[in-house]
Amino acid sequence: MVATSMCPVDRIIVPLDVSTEATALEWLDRLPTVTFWKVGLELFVGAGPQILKILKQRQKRIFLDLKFHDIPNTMAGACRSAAGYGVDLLTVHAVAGEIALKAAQTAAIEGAAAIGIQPPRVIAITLLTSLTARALAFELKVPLELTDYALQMALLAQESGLAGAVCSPQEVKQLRNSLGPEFVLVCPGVRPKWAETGDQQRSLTPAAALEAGADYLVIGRPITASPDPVAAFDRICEELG
Ligand SMILES: O=C(O)c1cc(=O)[nH]c(=O)n1[C@@H]1O[C@H](COP(=O)(O)O)[C@@H](O)[C@H]1O
Repeated sequence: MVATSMCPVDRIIVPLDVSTEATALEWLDRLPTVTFWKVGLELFVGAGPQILKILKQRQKRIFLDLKFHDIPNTMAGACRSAAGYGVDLLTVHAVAGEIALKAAQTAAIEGAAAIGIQPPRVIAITLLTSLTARALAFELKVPLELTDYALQMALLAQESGLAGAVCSPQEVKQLRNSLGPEFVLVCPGVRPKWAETGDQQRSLTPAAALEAGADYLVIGRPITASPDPVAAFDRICEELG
């Protein structure tokens, strides 16, 4: 778990959920106090890896959220390549299974070592925050309680040597209690009381998510869809004290 003395600003990760480099740069300029940015599939596919170089030049921390889910050999190759970008966090899906997760972790370390940089912390998606208990049971046909399922996926990640997991704020307390203080827990699906929930199904407020044991919060549309994104970001930081 990150030090609780860490400035709340540094615990908020803002996703650059846009498709062009130019729009991403506008966000970097509009929100200069954000220290940790997420590059996900939309921007990476739309603009390519150049955006990662720009973020590094601006001394921002990077969460590269490509959610790899494939056979072990392919996961390893993708993680080896991604580790070369010098990002801080990198996502894979826990459901890829133990062999693939171990291969991903090993390859990330090797990829970074080959060019003499720090490896990313590889973290596993447990259950997407857009899914409900009903979807887990009736669409994915998983016969476990949702929190138990998220915990099992996080335990699989931990046993496979990964640094952490992504979970909804509603599961984070139980995961923190079971996985210990060192395991990194990142929570998307966080919503201040004054923001729209959108497609997020298992939300808590930013303060409640940190209180429950999250290390980092991924907060997008409450900031980026606000009429005044700077004020929205500042308000969230203030609410976190
Ligand atoms: O890996 C993620 O970051 C992620 C995992 C998850 O389970 N749910 C989830 O919403 N995310 C990401 O977190 C961000 C949430 O954005 P907002 O819903 O706009 O706050 C998006 O970029 C999602 O891709």
